[in-house]
Amino acid sequence: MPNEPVIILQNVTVRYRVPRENYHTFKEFAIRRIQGRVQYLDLLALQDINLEIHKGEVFGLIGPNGAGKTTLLRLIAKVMRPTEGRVWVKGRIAPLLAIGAGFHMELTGRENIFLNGTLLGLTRREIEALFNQIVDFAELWDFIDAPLRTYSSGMVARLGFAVATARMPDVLIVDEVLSVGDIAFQEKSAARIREFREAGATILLVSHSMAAVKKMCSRAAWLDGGVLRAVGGVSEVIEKFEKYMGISN
Ligand SMILES: Nc1ncnc2c1ncn2[C@@H]1O[C@H](COP(=O)(O)OP(=O)(O)OP(=O)(O)O)[C@@H](O)[C@H]1O
Repeated sequence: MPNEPVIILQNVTVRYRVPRENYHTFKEFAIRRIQGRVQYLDLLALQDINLEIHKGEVFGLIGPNGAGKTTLLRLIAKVMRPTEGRVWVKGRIAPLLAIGAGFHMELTGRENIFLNGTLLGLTRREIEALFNQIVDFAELWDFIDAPLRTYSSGMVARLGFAVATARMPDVLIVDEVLSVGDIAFQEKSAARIREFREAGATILLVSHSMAAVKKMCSRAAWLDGGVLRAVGGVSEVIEKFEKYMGISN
């Protein structure tokens, strides 16, 4: 079915409650809390968002720091729930959120593959079957029995990408991961994303690189201060964003 929706956000609002004052210790905060003297500030990270993403799309999410992009991805990855509204996602999701999330720095690469694979919903047997191709893809055979704290951030990113994409998900969420590895790895991961796309997966890409978004995405959304400013064809959305930001090419 063309344009079959796989992600639907309906009137989604996320409100974070942040203490108005800065407490130096948890004890100080707890005492104030018991006394009922903590004052909160409501921060609207997302405001009444309506968005539909279709099967097979590579969809880009753009916007300045603090725009609400990560919050939107967290909702779609089901890591958190909206304060108001509904989020509906069809199929298996592989989130590549914040490099290294779900990894344990004291454990080896090998142990982390099993830990991360389990978090992604794979069984031990499935991970064993995929193990060699994960390490091949990450190109980390020399380090696989070393603790992760000895890896560079690019190596951790490579391992994260290789585990999360070892089996094709229905929805792949990619948060800036492509800009972390070196050029060769960026090209390799972009090729894997293209393979998934050709096989019908839906990909959600967050990036500050307009070149990457233009190259990979068909449609995009521009978020700013928790508000959806534009949704549509990638060139048109980037043009509006750059014009607004005063960026000329
Ligand atoms: N756990 C939290 N508690 C309180 N406020 C938060 C929390 N997470 C995010 N925020 C706030 O919500 C707003 C949106 O943040 P978010 O991380 O979604 O932005 P972003 O577009 O991903 O930014 P960046 O490009 O810097 O990664 C920001 O103002 C941020 O300070």
